Amino acid sequence: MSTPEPFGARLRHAMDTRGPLCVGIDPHASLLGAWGLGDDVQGLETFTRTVVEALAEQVAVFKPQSAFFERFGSRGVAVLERAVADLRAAGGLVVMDAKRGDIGSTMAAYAETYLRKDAPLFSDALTVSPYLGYGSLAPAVELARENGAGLFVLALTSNPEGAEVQRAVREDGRSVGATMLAHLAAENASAAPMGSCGAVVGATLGDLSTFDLDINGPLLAPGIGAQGATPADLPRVFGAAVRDVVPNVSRGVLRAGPDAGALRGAAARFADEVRAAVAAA
Ligand SMILES: O=c1ccn([C@@H]2O[C@H](COP(=O)(O)O)[C@@H](O)[C@H]2O)c(=O)[nH]1
Repeated sequence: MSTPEPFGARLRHAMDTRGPLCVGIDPHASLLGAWGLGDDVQGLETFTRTVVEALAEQVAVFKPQSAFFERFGSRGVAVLERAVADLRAAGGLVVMDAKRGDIGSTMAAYAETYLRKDAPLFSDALTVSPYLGYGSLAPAVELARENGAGLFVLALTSNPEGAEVQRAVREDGRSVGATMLAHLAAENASAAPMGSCGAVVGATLGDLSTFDLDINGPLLAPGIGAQGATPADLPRVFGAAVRDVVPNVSRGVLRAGPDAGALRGAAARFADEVRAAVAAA
């Protein structure tokens, strides 16, 4: 059996060839309404198919937000399964935003759900929460590695409430968020062109120069668009690590729909702005 190409290498290639953007697929009820769709499974299906058909061949990375599919039960999850398969078939990388985290034995089942090669929801990467202890993520780290998939571990999230946990200072003087970044740097040591264990670090957080963001892995950066950050903020927030940033925009792109050309235009404009900001850094 051949060894699968690691997620970190596939991600670097996708961003080099398709551009530096992750588009989030977040079918909010308000967006379904704005697109003239019902807040029901049919509306969810049409919304998702429109985004996939418009962007699957243009954008490097997609981040479906599982919650917006799960709220419709098994029929919503079926829409998600189909979207994942279609996006991947068109060459897009899928980061499943499900933020899973539990004790190790249960984490192993979450890992099976998203990171086992033949699972219906197999994704190129999964967002995970380390707040039951970084070590509890071990089954996911292991299965991701085995199948050429990646993880994005919540380190410094884009929401203001995250600080009370992530900036809390441990007995060794290091913050919890910095500790997660250090775990990821160890995980990715010696990987080339970069490791497959990424961090979620919000683009909304201002200057992060007190954190060591050099984890030799990708930094998934939500917060651009609806949450107020802009591509121009990226160099100030991420410093030298800006080249490893995967900026996510969800509502900022999706609000341009349902017209496919307008969706493509919005994604292309964000990608151009990110490129310009990174080049100037
Ligand atoms: O720290 C985090 C982690 C995840 N998210 C998710 O990203 C998108 C952001 O959507 P926008 O519409 O671009 O604001 C959404 O799915 C969040 O759950 C985040 O925002 N911050």
